[in-house]
Amino acid sequence: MNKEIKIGTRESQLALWQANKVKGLLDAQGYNTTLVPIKSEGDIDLVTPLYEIGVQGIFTKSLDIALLNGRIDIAVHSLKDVPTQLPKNIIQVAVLERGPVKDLLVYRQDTAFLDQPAYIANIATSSVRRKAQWLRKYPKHQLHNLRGNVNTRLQKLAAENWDGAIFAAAGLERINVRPSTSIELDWMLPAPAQGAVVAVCREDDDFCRQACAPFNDLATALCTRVERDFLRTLMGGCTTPISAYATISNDTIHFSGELCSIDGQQLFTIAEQAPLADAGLIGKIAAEKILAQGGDKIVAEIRNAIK
Ligand SMILES: NCc1[nH]cc(CCC(=O)O)c1CC(=O)O
Repeated sequence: MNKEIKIGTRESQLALWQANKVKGLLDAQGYNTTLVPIKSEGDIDLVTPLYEIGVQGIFTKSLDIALLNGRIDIAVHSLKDVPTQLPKNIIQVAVLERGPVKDLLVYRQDTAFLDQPAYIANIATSSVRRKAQWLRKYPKHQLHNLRGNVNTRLQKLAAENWDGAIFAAAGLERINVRPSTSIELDWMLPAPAQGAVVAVCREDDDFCRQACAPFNDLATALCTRVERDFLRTLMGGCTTPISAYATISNDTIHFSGELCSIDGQQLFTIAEQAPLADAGLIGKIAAEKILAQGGDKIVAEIRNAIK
């Protein structure tokens, strides 16, 4: 038990919270752990929207490299930031029990503008998914880019004259910075795997695989796998207007998925359910149905737009 496990993490407050959560779970089993904060390229350029940077896995790349060259033994990520295809020799070892899943609108004054069709609100988000979903519901609104970690985004929102900005509830609530001026966007289907934290390690590292196995939450692992199968089958990217959410009740998996054009004009939705025993395929099946119904044309448009 004395061998040290080095846990790599990005340096943002949210990333540190998530890595400390994994550290606590390992420490509780008697393992000897240390946190190793590592700069991520996704955190260095805070201006360019991610879809323009065009690199897959910009938040995970530096940690992948540190893992493969042995500087760290485990990397902790928000699962929604992890490309659907992991690098060779890196495997997912544990998904923690899911936290809050939904997106929130943090607003400046109040939300009355949401009910005033003629008002052209200014809303900030750099996520292509959130932009597309927002424009679908509020086609007249003006969208603005807002990059950075949760804390810097909140600061920018306070400094600008926007009506609101969109955040993942998980990001704000975990580090206790959710403002009272916020509402849950119950109509907005979240990103695949939103609200889930994952630990990855080297495939041949039996010590870490054994250490992490006890805190792999089977329900979260299954639901996020289905959501990511849907994403992978449609697109394979991480900055796309694709939403997916799966839940389990009464031994049944319930899946909802969406593919939206970037301008919000076209939307494909799908809902599937299956007995848990057959859950393995439903993300892929749902995606194939959307592609067959004409979603393939939107996928081609998106690929061109974000290249
Ligand atoms: N894209 C950045 C990112 N990656 C994970 C989270 C929050 C945690 C989560 O959604 O699981 C956030 C912030 C956000 O989307 O507002």
